[in-house]
Amino acid sequence: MPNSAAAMSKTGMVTKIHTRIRADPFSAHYELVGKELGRGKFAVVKKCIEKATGKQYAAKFQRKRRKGADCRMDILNEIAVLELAKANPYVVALHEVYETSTEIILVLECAAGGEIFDQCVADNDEAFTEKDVMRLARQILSGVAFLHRNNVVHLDLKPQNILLTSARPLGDIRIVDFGLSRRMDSITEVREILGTPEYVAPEILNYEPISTATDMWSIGVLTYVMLTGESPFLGDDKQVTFLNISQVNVDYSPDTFDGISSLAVDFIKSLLVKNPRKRATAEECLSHPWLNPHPHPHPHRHARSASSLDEPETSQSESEPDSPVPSPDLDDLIGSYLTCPGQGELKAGRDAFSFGEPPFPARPEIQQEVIC
Ligand SMILES: Nc1ncnc2c1ncn2[C@@H]1O[C@H](COP(=O)(O)OP(=O)(O)OP(=O)(O)O)[C@@H](O)[C@H]1O
Repeated sequence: MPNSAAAMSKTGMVTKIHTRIRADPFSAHYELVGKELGRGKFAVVKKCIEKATGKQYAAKFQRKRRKGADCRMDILNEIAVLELAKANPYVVALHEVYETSTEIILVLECAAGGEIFDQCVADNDEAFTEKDVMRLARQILSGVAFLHRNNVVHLDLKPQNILLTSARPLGDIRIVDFGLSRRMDSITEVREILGTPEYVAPEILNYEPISTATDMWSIGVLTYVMLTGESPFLGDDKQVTFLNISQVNVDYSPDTFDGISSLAVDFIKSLLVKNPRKRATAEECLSHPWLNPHPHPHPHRHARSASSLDEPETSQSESEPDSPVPSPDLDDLIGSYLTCPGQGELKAGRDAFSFGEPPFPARPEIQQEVIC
């Protein structure tokens, strides 16, 4: 089976992969065990045991045809990003890949603790403490900073895509679902941008260029949800949700943030900033006083706090002189258009979105919803 289509697609996807795609039967090497670990729109994820080693993995079965379109390249893009991120411990590890006539199966490290979503909506005694969130946020930021240094944006960061190695005791995080990820150094335009309504950044709604800052908005929403159990922008319907996002209508009241430190609120405020240029970067977040009780001695690496957001911006080279790969400047970034794969392009603007129903019922404050 061919596995090295060395092409950059028109959408900024990378489809050159190094992993051998196996054509022999998956079932000859793995036994499926237990119930499903989860499912998305086009994938089902099941626990399995590798027969040769007895080791446990998560097998993600992905349909190649979706809504009548061949989506093999999208899956190769996901594999390419997983390969690129394999050096980072907070990105789920890819073990093997199998292909059948209808599916591609990714054999992934199994994150047995499930989605952080479950603990975001849990009752008080099982919910995260602020200390838990600080540790998990550092790990998420470390993984995302790695992606951003390599000019990759995830574009679908949400509590359902941040998994735990174990739930009790609380383990470490693993970032999953790179199906929407894109390379930002592509010379071509990104034409398929999707996301989940509650977590999408204002620039996506405004049909403006996406960037690494787009992920940072989602991390702001994610942190808010992890600390409060509430989704900051969720309205009664999607129009209200979008209005809340575009007006950055966020409740920072002491009631909502009861018992949570003001540094945590300042951290979120540094991310839920409409102008992507003024949003904190992943590296800046890692230096924020909330996560960094012993401030970084480097004079150029001060955290951006919400209270400094109106100050003039320093350039990337001034603020992060020793960053291995500088993040791209927004002006250099790829223009983006909102489309649904396999359905052609949609017109710009909020009305262009079409959302399905949440795949399963959730607590009213937090819903899962998938675009297209
Ligand atoms: N490595 C893993 N270990 C354990 N569970 C996993 C793993 N990968 C995925 N899951 C579970 O399966 C769910 C669906 O996986 P994933 O998000 O990768 O699928 P998807 O079809 O790409 O999703 P979407 O439709 O949101 O794009 C996850 O939310 C998670 O609950």
